[in-house]
Amino acid sequence: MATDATAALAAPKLTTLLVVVSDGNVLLGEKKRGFGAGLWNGFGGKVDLGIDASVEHAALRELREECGIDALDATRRGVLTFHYADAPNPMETHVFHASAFEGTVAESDEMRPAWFPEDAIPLEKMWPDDEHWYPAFLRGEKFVGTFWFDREKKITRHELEVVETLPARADGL
Ligand SMILES: Nc1nc2c([nH]c(=O)n2[C@H]2C[C@H](O)[C@@H](COP(=O)(O)OP(=O)(O)OP(=O)(O)O)O2)c(=O)[nH]1
Repeated sequence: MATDATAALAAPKLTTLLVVVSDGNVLLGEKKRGFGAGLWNGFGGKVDLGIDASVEHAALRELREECGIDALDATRRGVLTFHYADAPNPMETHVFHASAFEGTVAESDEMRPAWFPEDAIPLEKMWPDDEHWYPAFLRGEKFVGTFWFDREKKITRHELEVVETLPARADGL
């Protein structure tokens, strides 16, 4: 059985989240299945070290797979660590911003996309941490945060810091 000490050492699961903001509107998708089904979110998923040369590569791949477009100016803007009461490993999510893209936004098996005005994103139907970091994200800031969730996926504690420079990953991803 994992103790607190071994859980703290467990390697985080690497994931991405890419949010396109264009002309004052935010592109989100309603997740149709799996983890976070029913919630609106940016596009992303697990980094696949077999095919992704970098976290950014994974972010662009997931965006293309989930809503059919290619981001042209993706920049990493945040690193969020999520601790779930019922998961042994934390999740490390790299948040990207893009404003320019090629292609036509299309629904996929995983996501139903829609545009929302920046001041009217559906926070009540999004992950509960999102209300904490979206304001910094939309202001153009960089941020690092950690969120702890109970079994009902409610936040029990959080830390969020706006930073000048995001921490580099030791493995260069
Ligand atoms: N905004 C936000 N996004 C989150 C939170 N937690 C969380 O996993 N996500 C994002 C990160 C990823 O983009 C996505 C989870 O990845 P996923 O399970 O869909 O990964 P995947 O697409 O590779 O999954 P699959 O093909 O194996 O079903 O949800 C959160 O608290 N807030």
